Amino acid sequence: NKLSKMLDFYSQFNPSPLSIKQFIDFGLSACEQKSFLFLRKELPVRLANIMKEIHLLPDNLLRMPSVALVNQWYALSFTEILEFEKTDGNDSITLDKFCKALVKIRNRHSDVVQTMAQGVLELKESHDVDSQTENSIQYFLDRFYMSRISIRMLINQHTLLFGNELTGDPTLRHIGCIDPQCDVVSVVKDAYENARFLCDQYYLSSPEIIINEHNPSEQGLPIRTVYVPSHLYHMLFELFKNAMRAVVEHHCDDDNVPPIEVTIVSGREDICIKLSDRGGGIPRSLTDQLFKYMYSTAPQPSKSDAHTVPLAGYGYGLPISRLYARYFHGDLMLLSCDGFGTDAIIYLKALSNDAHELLPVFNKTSSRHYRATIPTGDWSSCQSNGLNVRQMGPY
Ligand SMILES: N#Cc1c[nH]c2ncccc12
Repeated sequence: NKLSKMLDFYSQFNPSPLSIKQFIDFGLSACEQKSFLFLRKELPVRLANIMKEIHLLPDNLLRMPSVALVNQWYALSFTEILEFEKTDGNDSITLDKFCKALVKIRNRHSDVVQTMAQGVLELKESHDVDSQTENSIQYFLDRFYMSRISIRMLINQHTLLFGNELTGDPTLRHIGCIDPQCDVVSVVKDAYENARFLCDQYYLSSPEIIINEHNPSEQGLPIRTVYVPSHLYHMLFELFKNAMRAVVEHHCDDDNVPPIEVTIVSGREDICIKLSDRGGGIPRSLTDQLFKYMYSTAPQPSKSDAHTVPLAGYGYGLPISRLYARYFHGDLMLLSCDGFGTDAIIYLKALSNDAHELLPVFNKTSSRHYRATIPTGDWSSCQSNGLNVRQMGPY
């Protein structure tokens, strides 16, 4: 039908990654029509690329009611943007209608993360999930949520720059949702204070914070970078919640708990934000699980016992925080010492023209990930064939 023809057409194009510098330069020149002409092509390209991938999902997931609902949202949003295909955006009526359409789409998709998690839960509760299916789901959701982060970034930039939304930036320094002089320590303090408030409410105790900055190129000056403060806040808030839960639960019978030490370093290529806690750490085997969507999907606590919602644990906070870090070619890693504590590190690109969007591309390579190909082991391990095979030898 017409929709699948349009999907085939637009999914042929690769999404065009923008660097933070391009977002800034574009925002400073701020021409609404140019933005309209770019988005009316780029948004359908990004939507079509990920929609084609949704259709490659294992059938038993695709049939889950929640996944079918998300699919309908994407199809509807895709067709709504295509209505602007023939207009050239040189009149304010069209531009205004485009902004309103973007806001409508953004609102329609506001619950996609929870709805997909519900779909994974429906699958877990109705089928046995083999490791191939779990790997396909992990691969898909990382790409699906990264695509969603990128589409919402484009929509937010256009509606903040040209829509009549209150920018909410008192200094008018922000370019859309980007702060060209984002003070890293101030975002760290915001995230800490809010996580601490929740921790105090739940545990009646919370760790102090010690912050050290190392800014070799600008001795003594606060470390600033061009970044999206809301993305940085999202990552830090998640890490502080998990660190505080670990510290308080590990020292449950101590009066005062050890502080969380935050080290911020501005290097030539990377800006690092390290949160070191003495929360007892986690074994290496479990660290990977924290980034697994299937593992972190558990029945949501019912609304009635909402006060017992754990500070961390359920939900996709960690895997999605890592996607925010990777979105502009940074990363987020957990390095734990089982029995002592955990270092959680956020890496950001120091230079804005190195910070390009990292976008999933739908092609033969990505499609191959969904075909059942259980990789044959090429490293010996004692579990592989049950026999007492020799561990990986020197030869
Ligand atoms: N994110 C994060 C964490 C930071 N510290 C932690 N300790 C135990 C388990 C998870 C974490």
